Amino acid sequence: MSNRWIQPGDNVDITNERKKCTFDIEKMSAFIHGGEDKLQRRREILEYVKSNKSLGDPQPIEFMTRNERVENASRKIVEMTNNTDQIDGSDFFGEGMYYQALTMGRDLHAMSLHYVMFIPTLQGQTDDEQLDHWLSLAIARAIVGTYAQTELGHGTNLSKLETTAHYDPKTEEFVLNSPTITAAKWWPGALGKSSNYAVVVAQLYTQGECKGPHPFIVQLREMDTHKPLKGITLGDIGPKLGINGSDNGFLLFDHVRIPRRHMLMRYSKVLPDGTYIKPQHSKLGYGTMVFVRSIMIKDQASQLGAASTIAIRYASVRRQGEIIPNSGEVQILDYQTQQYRLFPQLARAFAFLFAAYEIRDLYMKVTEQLTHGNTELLPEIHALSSGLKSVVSWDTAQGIEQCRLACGGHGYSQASAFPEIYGYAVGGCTYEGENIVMLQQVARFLMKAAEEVKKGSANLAEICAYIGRKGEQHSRFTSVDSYRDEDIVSDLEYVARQQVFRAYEKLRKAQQQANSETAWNSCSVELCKTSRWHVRLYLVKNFLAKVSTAPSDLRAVLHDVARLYAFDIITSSSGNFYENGYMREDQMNEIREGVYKCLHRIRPNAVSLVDSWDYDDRELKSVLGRRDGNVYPALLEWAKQSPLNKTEVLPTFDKYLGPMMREAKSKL
Ligand SMILES: CCCCCCCC/C=C\CCCCCCCC(=O)SCCNC(=O)CCNC(=O)[C@H](O)C(C)(C)COP(=O)(O)OP(=O)(O)OC[C@H]1O[C@@H](n2cnc3c(N)ncnc32)[C@H](O)[C@@H]1OP(=O)(O)O
Ligand SMILES: Cc1cc2nc3c(=O)[nH]c(=O)nc-3n(C[C@H](O)[C@H](O)[C@H](O)COP(=O)(O)OP(=O)(O)OC[C@H]3O[C@@H](n4cnc5c(N)ncnc54)[C@H](O)[C@@H]3O)c2cc1C
Repeated sequence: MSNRWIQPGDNVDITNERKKCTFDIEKMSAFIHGGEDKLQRRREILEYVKSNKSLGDPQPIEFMTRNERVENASRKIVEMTNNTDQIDGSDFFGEGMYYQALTMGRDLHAMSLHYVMFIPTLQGQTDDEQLDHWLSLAIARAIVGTYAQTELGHGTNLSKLETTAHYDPKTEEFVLNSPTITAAKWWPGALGKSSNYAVVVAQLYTQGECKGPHPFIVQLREMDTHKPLKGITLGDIGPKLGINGSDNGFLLFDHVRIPRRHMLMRYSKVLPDGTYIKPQHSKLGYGTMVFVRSIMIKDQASQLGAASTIAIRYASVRRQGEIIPNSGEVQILDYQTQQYRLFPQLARAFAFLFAAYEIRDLYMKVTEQLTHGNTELLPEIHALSSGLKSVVSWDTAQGIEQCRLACGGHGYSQASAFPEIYGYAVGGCTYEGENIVMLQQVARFLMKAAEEVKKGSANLAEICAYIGRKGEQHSRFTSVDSYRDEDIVSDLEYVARQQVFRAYEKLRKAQQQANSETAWNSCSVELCKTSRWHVRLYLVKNFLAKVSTAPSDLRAVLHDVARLYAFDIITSSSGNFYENGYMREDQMNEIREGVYKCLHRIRPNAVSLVDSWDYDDRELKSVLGRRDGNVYPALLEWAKQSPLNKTEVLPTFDKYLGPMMREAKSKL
């Protein structure tokens, strides 16, 4: 079979790995990316990005100062968006995200919030007239916007945001104000220096009543000079763990007046006389967050996929130690411990990517329904996107760290790209709703389902139908080879269901002794566990189902990966499966053996599996993960670019170390 990943001059070990591959990599890439046409488009976009030198970095960004990074990112995003005709703009999830990943890397930039939240908010929250006015300006890039919701004092608890928007019917204006320091908007991406507009979420007051947080479009800076408008104080919040090409910012209002029609009025309205018209569903104003939570799943999967690619390729070229004495040093990928560390991360990346496709489809369905005023699926997508966001971002962050550690010392160098990947991805545990908080949103949904079941209703959404099923009392399989997909699912369902009712009963008891919020808090650890099991079950079910739709010659290898994902979950929480004698020790031992079998079977295809994700070096930006495996000369080249190496002797030498040594020597 021809293999486009093999080229002359490549490292011998990585080439041998590729020669061992037992499946058609191109076919696998097409399956992973949603079809041959999608794969073809990726290649065309890559070709374009490589051919346009202005989309590149003059030096690795790791060697740049923060100011240089911000400037470099701004330059590239303008060039990138000057050339959006290179992509199908309607395919944000596929072409848009790929084009931006190739060009911008993992640093974010002056327009990330413009595309990820500002434009989607205009699309989702404006009425037709407002949409006509604002969307064309935003798409043409005549204005650059961000999404300013979080404040210094509150990010999670939106009901306590302090920025106010008081309606004044005399002038038909809203007055925006930050009454306290903690009301300062804090965190919005590209707010500090780049954006001149923002969607600002503020507490709406009209006719003397507070109507809760609502979105407003607000001009922040003068169009020509880019200076802050009167009454507006804003700036950058300083360096962060990651995304330092982005100027996350702060913003304070001092009685700033905006026209009534700057309130986004698709769902809620304020009439000229101040009459408030409430939305059909109270959480429709939160729609942009649901959108971002949905696209985040794919983004996180790509980060974990990239980390796995880097670590697995590197483990195939790194030789250290011997398994059999005097028979030569082995590739570190041959150590079972290394496989146990890395392959589950790759399996997770697959599971998350396949879930991302599902949530994308569900999001599109919900959006379509909303255009007809149907809010039926809103609770379901809220629960699923919140749950996936939490489990996926957590596992991704842990997975990236495992990959980094598995590369030994070189994993600690920024040449590996792990610090960038981790710094970027781990933000996802916090933004768009802190993970623990979002898990509790899922738990509310699950507790309602449990209540339905207790009341004898069979009317559950498909996603939580397992809660109402009776299920088996014992796991049935005898050997791991006869452990069928449906057995795996039903065993996970058992544990997820047990956990739902454990939390439900605990909550019910607590509610008899305390008010409902205190009771909830006293059960919240169990409630979060419930949500996690629900999401893991969803991920496993979805992964296995997806594999069954793969071309037949890919199924065996993908099935090993999917089983590894499931077995890893089961064996790392074995206690849950022993409860009530549901699973026996010999069965758990079989699954444990199943893990080792999967590792062994995946081993010869490991490099080809990560190649199938189709990351170009341009996207990975990692010396350790290079396609050609020629890591050592590349590391030396990378180090030579360090700004410290511009001169043989640093000027500071003559200031500090030089005099110290000279003085010490003179005294000897
Ligand atoms: C070309 C470029 C391409 C680029 C592509 C790259 C891709 C890159 C991807 C990514 C880069 C991203 C870069 C960073 C972006 C970061 C941005 C931000 O972070 S913006 C701030 C986010 N802030 C939060 O998320 C706050 C979290 N808090 C909340 O959402 C709420 O406060 C919450 C859910 C915790 C509670 O809501 P309540 O305060 O209104 O509480 P109550 O009034 O009690 O309502 C609860 C009821 O409402 C439902 N609910 C809540 N939210 C809902 C929703 N969204 N939809 C439906 N129902 C909802 C609940 O299920 C519950 O329902 P029941 O009572 O149980 O029936
Ligand atoms: C990289 C990055 C980019 C961001 N970009 C934007 C942006 O563009 N626009 C914007 O508006 N915001 C943005 N944010 C802000 C982000 O959305 C908030 O930080 C996030 O919603 C969490 O809110 P918080 O910071 O108030 O955390 P807190 O709510 O203060 O969380 C602190 C701790 O308290 C716990 N906690 C809080 N409430 C509860 C509860 N009810 N029950 C149990 N535990 C609880 C949390 O679990 C957590 O452990 C960004 C943040 C980051 C890190």
